[in-house]
Amino acid sequence: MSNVTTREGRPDLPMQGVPQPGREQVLNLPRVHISQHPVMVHKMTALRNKHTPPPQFYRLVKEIGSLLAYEATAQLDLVEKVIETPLESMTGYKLAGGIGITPILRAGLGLAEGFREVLHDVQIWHLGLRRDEHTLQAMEYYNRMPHNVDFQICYVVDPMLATGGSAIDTVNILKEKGVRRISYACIIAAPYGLLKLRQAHPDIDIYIAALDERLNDYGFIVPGLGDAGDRQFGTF
Ligand SMILES: O=P(O)(O)OC[C@H]1O[C@H](OP(=O)(O)OP(=O)(O)O)[C@H](O)[C@@H]1O
Ligand SMILES: O=c1cc[nH]c(=O)[nH]1
Ligand SMILES: [Mg+2]
Repeated sequence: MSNVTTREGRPDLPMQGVPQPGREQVLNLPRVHISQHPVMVHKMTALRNKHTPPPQFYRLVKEIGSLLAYEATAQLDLVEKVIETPLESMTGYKLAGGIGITPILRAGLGLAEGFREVLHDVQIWHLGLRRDEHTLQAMEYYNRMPHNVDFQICYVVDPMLATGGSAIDTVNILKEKGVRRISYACIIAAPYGLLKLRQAHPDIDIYIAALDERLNDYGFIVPGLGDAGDRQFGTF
């Protein structure tokens, strides 16, 4: 982070002087769900701790992904299913099909695994976006969206909502492709990126494990957890 420099060797501070909303200004935005679950709060502290090594960090991202999935799937459609219990037959319910998950590579991979452990029958639509650390603009480098996106819902998952650029671009890509219903889930959001995403896409639900204070001058979330991709995959 502190070694981010321009080619001329000067520090590059893309968020320096940029006005940012405070937490209180985004706490009550419509269709924004911030987890209050004590198990989530507990796991978040372990995740943020700089002494948590990559294997444990990845496992925590997956577990937090499963907890987020549980909260984000409360409105999913069900269809009837007749089954036999050991005593008699009954009509139960199963999840209606057509669930897509779009992890924003790379850091979204662990979250997608957590979602998959809860939902099982899903398609994974990988999308690679990388944030240029000097300009903070997201650049697309990989796209495995299928031809048929006539699905019930697609969940976009990415641990960090910082300036909001990666999330906004991803939702734009899914909408241009024709995806009808989109939800977004992240682990940590900065108020700045959350407000941008809410304004750009007022029609999506947003699920967050923790809302942090602000972005620092480099565009990193504070207190945050550092670089979610590097910490999952050990590439420091
Ligand atoms: O809200 P934004 O300002 O767009 O920043 C958030 C993005 O930055 C991180 O990815 P990164 O570019 O570091 O790629 P990585 O997953 O390969 O590490 C993160 O996982 C988000 O995708
Ligand atoms: O704090 C941040 C911001 C963007 N991406 C990360 O991985 N961490
Ligand atoms: Mg990264």
